[in-house]
Amino acid sequence: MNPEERIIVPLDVNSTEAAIALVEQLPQVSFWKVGLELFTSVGPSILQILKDQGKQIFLDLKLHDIPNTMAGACRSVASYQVDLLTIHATAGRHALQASKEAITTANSSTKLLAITVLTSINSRELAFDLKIPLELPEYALQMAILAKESGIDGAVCSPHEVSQLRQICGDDFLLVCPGVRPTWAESGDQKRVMTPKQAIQAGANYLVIGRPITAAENPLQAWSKICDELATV
Ligand SMILES: O=c1ccn([C@@H]2O[C@H](COP(=O)(O)O)[C@@H](O)[C@H]2O)c(=O)[nH]1
Repeated sequence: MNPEERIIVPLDVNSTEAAIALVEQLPQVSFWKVGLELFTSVGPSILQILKDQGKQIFLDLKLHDIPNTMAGACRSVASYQVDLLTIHATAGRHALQASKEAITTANSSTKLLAITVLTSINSRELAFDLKIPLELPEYALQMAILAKESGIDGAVCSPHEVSQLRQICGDDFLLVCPGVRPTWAESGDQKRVMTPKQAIQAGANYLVIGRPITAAENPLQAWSKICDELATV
């Protein structure tokens, strides 16, 4: 895989027009993420638009509900034929298994990724606000193991945890990292960040990089700069 194919760019905008404008500004980007903002604004029509342009799609809906509801949502998403779909590992083993079964029964090639710990959460928040008694890296690992045992294809984690998850979950387990920031970019609300090069070296299959590219004065230049960095890995 070429280094640039490892970059997934989120379309964190609230209209089809704004999404298309970004796609047109970055013609070399082959993998786009549709998340909650865009999907709740314009619905599934954006997926067909991206598919018609031959783009790969990461549908980041972060589903989190009881098993029956998760299975129903996964059956609906199966018809969109997206490449990746997120669900929360904390929905629990039965919900993860029901989601996988729904995708498999629908003969869909969509791969499921489990969110381990959001990259906007730090150790302090995990312990004091969310009352999780494990250290953050251990908790992220346990969520990934639960996902793997439940038949899920991979996990979303921060670059901080990716090397341990790769080691324990193996090479076939997809690891996708948001929380990626080149040295020249602001972290914003991301708390557990590393550079693109560090994240790939640590074992990520894909990087989700948004604002450093999409909020840059020149998004194409920012994307190219990140590709140059990845070419040195
Ligand atoms: O733990 C997670 C899971 C998903 N995301 C999503 O990734 C992008 C990151 O965008 P940036 O602009 O690079 O911060 C965004 O769409 C999130 O919804 C995440 O950041 N962390």
